[in-house]
Amino acid sequence: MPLEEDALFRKIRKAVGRAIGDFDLIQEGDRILVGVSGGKDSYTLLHILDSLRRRSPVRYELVAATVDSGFPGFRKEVIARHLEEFGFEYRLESTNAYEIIETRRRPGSSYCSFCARLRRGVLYSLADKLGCNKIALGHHLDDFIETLLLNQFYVGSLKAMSPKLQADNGRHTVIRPLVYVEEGEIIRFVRQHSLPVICCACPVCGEVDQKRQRMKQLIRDLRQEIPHLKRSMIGALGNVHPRHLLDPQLNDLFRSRAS
Ligand SMILES: Nc1ncnc2c1ncn2[C@@H]1O[C@H](COP(=O)(O)OP(=O)(O)OP(=O)(O)O)[C@@H](O)[C@H]1O
Repeated sequence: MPLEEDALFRKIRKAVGRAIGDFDLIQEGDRILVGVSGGKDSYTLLHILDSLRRRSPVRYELVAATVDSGFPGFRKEVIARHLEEFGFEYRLESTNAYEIIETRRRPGSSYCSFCARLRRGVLYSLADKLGCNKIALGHHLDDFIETLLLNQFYVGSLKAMSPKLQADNGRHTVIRPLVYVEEGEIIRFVRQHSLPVICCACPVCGEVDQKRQRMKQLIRDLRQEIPHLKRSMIGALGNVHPRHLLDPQLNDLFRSRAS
């Protein structure tokens, strides 16, 4: 039985529907692997995509998949029980990522980014095994704008994330349908529907990277003065004026288009 579709559910579903339309995220015949970590974002993503699927004239399939990185204490059975209860097609993939991270990670390097890289590889090969042409991830609006600021402030590049990205292997497309959904809405959604959120049980589980934390705080502070700040920032990512930037490669691009 699907979740009760209250006002917040409908609001999130509408935002996801808009993203699917704006970025052409889903087509007839797609078989989409939805990465479910047991965290709030991916549970929300799965339930919303499922609701849209039931109402959509475009036929597509969903397969939920969890990568078990092998951290002791990861309560994978909680995820399996929930997905079974809702009748989702589900695959749990066990890996020895924990061991690899412990032995190969360079001291001082980020635990999460190493873990995420390993996980991405597993998700791609899982998509092949399960006959999925797309992989849906639960990144939301706040992830996009925080990443934009992180890259500007700490890396010196003008870059966020893509809602739709062709993987380097050319076989899979990664989609991020929650691009227009704010984190606060997801937190309320998960609470309202009592979704069984668990953490990955890694040594830094639940800790938000300090730089990202700083960006969150900055956005929170600025929102006191500029209430529509988040909408404006996500809008800015879709309203780029390349000729008013400084990248010489962009100038080359314009010159070659003009000639
Ligand atoms: N162990 C996993 N198995 C399958 N997919 C995963 C796993 N971990 C993360 N993902 C996918 O990658 C996305 C981004 O992962 P990240 O680690 O940044 O988690 P997050 O932003 O806290 O999201 P969530 O709340 O879903 O855990 C998740 O939303 C999910 O779709």
